[in-house]
Amino acid sequence: MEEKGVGEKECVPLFETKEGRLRGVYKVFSCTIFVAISLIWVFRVVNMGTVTNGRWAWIAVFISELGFGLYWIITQSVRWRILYQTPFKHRLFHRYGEANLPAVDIFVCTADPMLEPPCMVINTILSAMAYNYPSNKLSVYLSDDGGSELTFYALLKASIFSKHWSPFCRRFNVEPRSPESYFATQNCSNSTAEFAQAWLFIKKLYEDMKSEIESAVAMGKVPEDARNEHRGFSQWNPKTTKQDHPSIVQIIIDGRDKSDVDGEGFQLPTVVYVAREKRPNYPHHFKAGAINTLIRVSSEISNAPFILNLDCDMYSNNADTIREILCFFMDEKKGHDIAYVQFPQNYNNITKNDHYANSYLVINEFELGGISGYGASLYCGTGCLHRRESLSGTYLKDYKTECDIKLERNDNRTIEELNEGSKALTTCTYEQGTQWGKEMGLVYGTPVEDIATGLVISCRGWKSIYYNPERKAFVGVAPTSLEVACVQHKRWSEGMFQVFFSKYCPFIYGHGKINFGVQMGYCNYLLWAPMSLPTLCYLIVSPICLLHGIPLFPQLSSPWSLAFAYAFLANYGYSLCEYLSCGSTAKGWWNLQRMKLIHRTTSYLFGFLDAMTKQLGLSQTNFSITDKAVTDDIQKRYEQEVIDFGGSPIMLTILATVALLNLFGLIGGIKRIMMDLESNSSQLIVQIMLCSLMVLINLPVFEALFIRNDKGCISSLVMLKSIVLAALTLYLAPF
Ligand SMILES: O=c1ccn([C@@H]2O[C@H](COP(=O)(O)OP(=O)(O)O[C@H]3O[C@H](CO)[C@@H](O)[C@H](O)[C@H]3O)[C@@H](O)[C@H]2O)c(=O)[nH]1
Ligand SMILES: [Mn+2]
Repeated sequence: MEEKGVGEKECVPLFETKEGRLRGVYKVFSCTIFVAISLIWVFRVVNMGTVTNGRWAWIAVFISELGFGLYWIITQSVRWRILYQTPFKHRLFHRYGEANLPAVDIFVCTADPMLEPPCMVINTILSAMAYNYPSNKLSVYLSDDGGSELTFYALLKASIFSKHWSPFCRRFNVEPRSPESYFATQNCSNSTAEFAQAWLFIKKLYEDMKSEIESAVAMGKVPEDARNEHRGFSQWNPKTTKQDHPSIVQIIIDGRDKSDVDGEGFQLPTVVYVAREKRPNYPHHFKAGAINTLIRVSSEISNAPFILNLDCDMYSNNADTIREILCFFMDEKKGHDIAYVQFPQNYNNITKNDHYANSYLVINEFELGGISGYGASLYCGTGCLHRRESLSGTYLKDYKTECDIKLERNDNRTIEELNEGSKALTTCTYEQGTQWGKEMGLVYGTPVEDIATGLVISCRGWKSIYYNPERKAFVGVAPTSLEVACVQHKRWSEGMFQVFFSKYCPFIYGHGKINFGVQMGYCNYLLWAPMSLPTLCYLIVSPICLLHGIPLFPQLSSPWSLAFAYAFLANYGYSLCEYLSCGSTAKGWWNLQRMKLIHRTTSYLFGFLDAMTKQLGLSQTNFSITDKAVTDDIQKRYEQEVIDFGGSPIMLTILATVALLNLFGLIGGIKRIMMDLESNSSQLIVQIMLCSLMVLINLPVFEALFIRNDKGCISSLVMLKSIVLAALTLYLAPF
């Protein structure tokens, strides 16, 4: 794969793009499903007039089916042309050599030392510092929205540890380079004495550092001696709180400083701690605000032409990733118009059957690659490398490649001067009256800043790439309880629906600027929230009608039932195959269907309602941070794949009520059929099947209601409320 000839050098591409197979077959297949869906709509309209009993239920179900069908159409574009990328990192190295590679700034964001333990944050930082890339070209910036001296303390400790860690990684070429996950997965048995000795030494260093940091976090304060040792702590005073403090910018390692070297005399990457100013009366725009601040601070300090963006839990799992990504940008033919390269989000704590459906297998393996079939990729907030220029509002047509590589760091000023110069860029008032958050940097106004920003960049003419390598590039922490998962999905669904309603609606904002397939691809996600309504409607109306003996579906002997059966079986059958082809289990797929239902009936419903109140100006955007710290009790249930039903009682009540409705409806329906109360009871078979499926998929809910009595079960108060609610709904329904 490596080439040496000079003539060859210029024409051999640095990456290759392949198309997914069998897409033609899929197109035909999806057309057949479309026919079935249309027939269902026709059935509803044609029979509308003949329905006497339960006309409203019929209309409600029809509207839901319209919703499902239209949404299904929107989800199709991402399956029509899927692209797979292969970068050739050796070619990059041969072509450019170490000296001519561009500099890269790495941004890591954290926001709360309790929800995001400092030890986790520094593991991400350490893995970023140890990239297999010339370290004088790397700068790592930590944005601490928690404004916490504990995080600062941890970063100081990590900067000292990195002097041993980086050389260890380089010398023995170890992976992954986050010490925590390295020591958790690799040991030193069966290796040379030299390695074993180094391993034991570095492990001890790491454990010592970790326990120092953890005990500081447990006490909630930095040890006195550490505080006296480093001047940096003087920036905190007893009045400093997360919401109210001045700017703090501190260069902890200055990459220019020849005395800041690792244990083997190599220069270390620059490391900078940034806590932007926070004042109660100034909006800080959450993560988008944090990243925009880092864009400015880094332009003052290192000004690298490329920016890698990581959440604090997303450590690097492959030391060669930067080299791989640069293959896309540095390719002479196709690289100049790429704005960013996005990696999938992967997690290292997924259980075998993924009971919270955290792994997004199908999205990662098919859908995101499918959007890139139209030349664009979603920006997912983490695991993404941007061209700096594309983040500053530049349109592709105005962009000159030369300015990129020329971006040089400001080398003359002292650390103090740089610190002070940067501070001025991180004040609350700096952005007032500027284009930051609108034309420049990440877009404000939504908790899914990433999605909106990616869309805006694509609409400025830039291309973007989705790259899903075999070896996971970034790995983070997935939610380990239902509550955390639901909080996260609520934020996503609400934020994305807000984008749909804002001026950034892909169909309007993107019209004429990006391919229609991309617009549909975006809406696949932006419409998560409203999809809660048809789902709820179906789940509520069908059992009520069953109980009252009102048929909603054609008789099994009627040809119309074929349309329903085909749409259902083809859709779910395909979805199962897609899921299995990603290498997971059938039970995992079943769990995914359950989580989809749970999200649609709770998280997305609340997301929808909150997006609406925001639209009406009744409330403001919020960002609830995903809790990444886990207690032992929760961790134990998580590992056993037992769902932890903690969380908001309203949410649990809805969840339990919907499950019970279907159970009661099913019992009532079966009774009806057995007693053959009506001549039409055979028309109820489809509803019986639907309710049975719902009861089956909700088995864990019933278990948590009636059988379990651990901390993660559903409380008896919620149980009572939902029984009463379900019974009332069933008997008082106006059908
Ligand atoms: O005011 C804030 C809030 C959050 N963060 C950081 O943003 C990151 C993402 O937050 P997290 O709570 O982990 O949210 P997730 O739902 O896991 O994040 C996904 O979804 C977000 C959009 O909702 C994207 O910003 C993230 O990149 C993406 O990983 C974390 O590193 C936080 O520290 C801040 O810096 N400031
Ligand atoms: Mn996260």
